Amino acid sequence: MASLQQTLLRQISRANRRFGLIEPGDRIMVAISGGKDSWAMLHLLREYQRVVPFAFSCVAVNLDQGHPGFPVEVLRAYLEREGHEHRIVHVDTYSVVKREIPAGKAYCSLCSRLRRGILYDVAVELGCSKIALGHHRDDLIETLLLNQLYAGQLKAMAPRLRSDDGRNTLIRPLILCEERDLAAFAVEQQFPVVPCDLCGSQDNLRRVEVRRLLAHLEQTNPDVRRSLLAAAGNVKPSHLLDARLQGGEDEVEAAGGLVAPQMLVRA
Ligand SMILES: Nc1ncnc2c1ncn2[C@@H]1O[C@H](COP(=O)(O)OP(=O)(O)OP(=O)(O)O)[C@@H](O)[C@H]1O
Repeated sequence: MASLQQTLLRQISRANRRFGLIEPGDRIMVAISGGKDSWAMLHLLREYQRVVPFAFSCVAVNLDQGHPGFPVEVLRAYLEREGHEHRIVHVDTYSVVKREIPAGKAYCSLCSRLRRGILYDVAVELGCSKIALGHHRDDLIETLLLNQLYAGQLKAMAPRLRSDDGRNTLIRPLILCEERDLAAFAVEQQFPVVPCDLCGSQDNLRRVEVRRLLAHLEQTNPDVRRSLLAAAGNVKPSHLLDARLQGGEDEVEAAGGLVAPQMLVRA
């Protein structure tokens, strides 16, 4: 039986063949949160370097956002011990988020927006051609459902994307990997996993609800996640209601007047 590492590497390889994520000569900034997925990504990309017939390099970057108790020395010690080229950047976005977000509301959206801007700058500074993020298959599936159920959009997560400011290319090498495999791999490899609740913010409640819905559906059909992943790669534009695909223009008109609450607020 294939080892977990072989399974995960095969999925990275398939994603790479399908979406052209990693190319000869790339210098990739591997964004490390300290969570299980980005540790796995860093480890697997190094293994991947050994098996592909071309050269690319990686530099691990962690942004220490100033969350109280963030064990930055644990990350540093692991990166040094494993001999990964790395950079740890300190910017206290935590104080900004605490100041701007009312008590009781989730910090995640502003926190990640601020983080993204800083990481884009660091990638340019380090001369990196790409930024690798540790999102996986289950992040994609949940996002696909969240966007449909709450944002009136048929949209998931791109495996490869030019950043909004045009300076960076984001890649998601784990996009075909299952979260449970990554979790098991993190335990197997004893990565120094840091929890993501240091800021005291709660998990996005809608995401929790979508996970619950998926778990419920899986009780009667264990293949629902696989089907949703397949759906994201099997689009039939002629059977949707987006008039822009037939030459129309307006976003609301495109949706045939079927507009989610958030879209109405924005309109
Ligand atoms: N502080 C950070 N510094 C660098 N990269 C980060 C940081 N936080 C998140 N990222 C990147 O963004 C990706 C998605 O972030 P998110 O917060 O959803 O992940 P997570 O669940 O906390 O951690 P992980 O995905 O590593 O398990 C991470 O996989 C990582 O690549």
